Amino acid sequence: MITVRAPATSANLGSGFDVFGAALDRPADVVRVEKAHRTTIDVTGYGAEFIPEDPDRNTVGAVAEALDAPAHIRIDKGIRPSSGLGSSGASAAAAALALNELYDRGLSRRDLVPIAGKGEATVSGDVHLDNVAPALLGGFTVATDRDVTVVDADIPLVACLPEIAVSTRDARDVVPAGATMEQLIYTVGRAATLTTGMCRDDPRLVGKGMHDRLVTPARADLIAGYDGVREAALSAGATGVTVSGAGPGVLAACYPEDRQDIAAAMVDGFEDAGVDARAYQTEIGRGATLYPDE
Ligand SMILES: Nc1ncnc2c1ncn2[C@@H]1O[C@H](COP(=O)(O)OP(=O)(O)OP(=O)(O)O)[C@@H](O)[C@H]1O
Ligand SMILES: N[C@@H](CCO)C(=O)O
Repeated sequence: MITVRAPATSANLGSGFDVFGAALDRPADVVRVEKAHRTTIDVTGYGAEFIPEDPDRNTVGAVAEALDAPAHIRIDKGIRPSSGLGSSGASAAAAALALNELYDRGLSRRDLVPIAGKGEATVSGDVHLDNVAPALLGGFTVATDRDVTVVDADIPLVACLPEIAVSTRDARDVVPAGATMEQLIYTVGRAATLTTGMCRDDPRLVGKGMHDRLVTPARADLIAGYDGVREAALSAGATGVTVSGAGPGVLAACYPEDRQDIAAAMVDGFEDAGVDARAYQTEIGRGATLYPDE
């Protein structure tokens, strides 16, 4: 049996829609695989009741098919589905790494990124690699149509998850169809600032570069209490706040000494809007971990 732990991830980081992603130190999914004649899936853990076990509808099914690697796949969810924390992508990334090892396919982690992306496409409607790339490779990732660049950044983060669900498919429907030149210039400036901050391990630049006027405002409307939570996090010292992935998770960048206060302020902010929430005090972390022959 092969076991893989794949981390939660936060996609977009505001200014990098469908391109930027970051691996979070926690939470994570754990996937175990054993060879079988046909693929079967068992799901347990956080939000398991909302996840289909049919291989045609679970992200790991498409991965097993793409690798021609039928298996009994057990998924222990640590990442709630429809969270904006890369729940569906974490399972897909873990399955890709585990099945590659189980069947000795010899593919590199980079080779596995588009294969895990096929799993993501089954639930979100189209391929985007900004969750599966950091889940496999770790760090801060820039995924383009050509390749993936990785920066092993050291940035403290808070990911706050409210008890509401937003599906990626629905959140993609509210993304504006186009942008003005002024909006493009603004976005490029912020994205470049964020990337510079990641390369310098500078939470101030990262936070500044998270601001986005294009996709995030449309999605914020789907998250009850978002504006209050954002203000509360900034008042508690966050250097930047944005919607995590497609939401409803909210991500804050910060200095380590402010992380605890920011986590409490974000949970309180959701509570003020009548929404229960939990906060993960985390940081940019490593990619999926393989535990062979357990
Ligand atoms: N292995 C899986 N893990 C989690 N969700 C899955 C899985 N397989 C299928 N799904 C389905 O995918 C949907 C959740 O994926 P979605 O992309 O909406 O959320 P997310 O991965 O938490 O968010 P984001 O990609 O914005 O970070 C749910 O409908 C869920 O049932
Ligand atoms: N880039 C994707 C990530 C969510 O899976 C989106 O925001 O729709």
